[in-house]
Amino acid sequence: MAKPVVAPRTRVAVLGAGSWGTTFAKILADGGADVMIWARRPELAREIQEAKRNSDYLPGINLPLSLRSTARLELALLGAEQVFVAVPSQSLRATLTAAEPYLGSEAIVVSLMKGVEKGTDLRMSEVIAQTLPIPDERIAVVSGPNLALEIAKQQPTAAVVSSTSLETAQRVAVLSRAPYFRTFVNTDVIGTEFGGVLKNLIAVAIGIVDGVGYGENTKASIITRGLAEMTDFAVAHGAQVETLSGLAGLGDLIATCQSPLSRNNTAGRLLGQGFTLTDVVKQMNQTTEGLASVAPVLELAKAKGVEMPIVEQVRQVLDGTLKPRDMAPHLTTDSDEPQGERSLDDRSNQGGAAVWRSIKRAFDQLRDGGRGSLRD
Ligand SMILES: NC(=O)C1=CN([C@@H]2O[C@H](COP(=O)(O)OP(=O)(O)OC[C@H]3O[C@@H](n4cnc5c(N)ncnc54)[C@H](OP(=O)(O)O)[C@@H]3O)[C@@H](O)[C@H]2O)C=CC1
Ligand SMILES: O=C(CO)COP(=O)(O)O
Repeated sequence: MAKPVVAPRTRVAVLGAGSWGTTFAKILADGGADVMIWARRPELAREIQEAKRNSDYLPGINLPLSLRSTARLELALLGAEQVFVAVPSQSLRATLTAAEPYLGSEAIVVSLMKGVEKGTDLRMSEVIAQTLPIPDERIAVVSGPNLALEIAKQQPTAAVVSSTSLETAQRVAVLSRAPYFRTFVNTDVIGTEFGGVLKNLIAVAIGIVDGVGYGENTKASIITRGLAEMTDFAVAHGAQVETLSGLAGLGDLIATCQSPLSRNNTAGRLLGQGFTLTDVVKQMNQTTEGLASVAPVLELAKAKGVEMPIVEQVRQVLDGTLKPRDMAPHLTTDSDEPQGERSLDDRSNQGGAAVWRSIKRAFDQLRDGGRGSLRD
């Protein structure tokens, strides 16, 4: 009798064996992919390969038996159809430059990162496009309310996979699924990436007021005004407004602002308790993207004439020019006139107009028969 044909598992690589890279490798392996994770330190690669543990970043978590690890980039990338990258944003360019010679000619490259490159102000997908000889259609990003340790414990959550090519987003989304991890797709790469970058900055602000001892009113005001700030910024850069109210915007904002697991939130809390930025950086032994993103985000905001009073206050606290207890959601304004809260009637502001356009588009889509179920 002929043996049943077993479909070969898709080979994928994950570059970066910190908390998110390792957790994402687990998602991919639990979803059935053949995963090789690259750790830059051979001793960590050995621990993952042999003990199926990553005690530095995910203590107490058992990794899938099928997950393999190496400290050699060429082995990690050999035959990989999809390459997921989870290193600190400021080291992406160097990591990709080292990886390029071993990258398959048809490979899809996926950013799992939530930062902006200092100096160039580029998003991670833009750094990928600039560094590697691959078309935009083979670049994707993943973002959402995804605190690594919760997911490593298999607590259910969801994320968005975004690419300018819907087909690429779907290919990545299908592979990046596990019983506890649901993926949706969209083609709004700008909104999906900026959602992840900007919520980090609002989470630092929340941490600061938490550290000062302010309560829930202050935090709710900052979260709400922060979402308006995020939306204005992202829309001014070409994002779709609905992306910011989806998993990669509001969803991630809620998770990061509420959780003590968030490094950005934790760094803010230390600042609010009176530690200097230098002390905080010394204490944080994991990647805290928000601290590096403040300057590039404010530069990008200025270029588009977008006001970001909360992010500006975060910058001042980091610089030591604003006392944490003076950080507030009142949004300093030169005018003594009370400002209108953004609303659909306030068409003069970009967020309001964008919300209005989005609602109209939603009605148009309903009339046209709705959207695909995979869409965020
Ligand atoms: N943790 C989370 O919950 C989530 C994180 N993210 C994003 O994922 C990205 C990575 O974060 P995360 O995994 O948490 O960070 P971690 O600090 O946990 O891990 C960073 C990883 O990158 C490696 N690394 C550090 N510096 C360099 C360098 N210069 N060159 C190459 N590799 C380097 C580290 O290696 P070594 O151990 O040798 O130092 C480690 O493997 C960030 O952009 C973050 O915003 C997104 C969603 C969730
Ligand atoms: O992006 C995250 C959750 O979605 C992780 O947030 P932190 O980087 O603040 O830990």
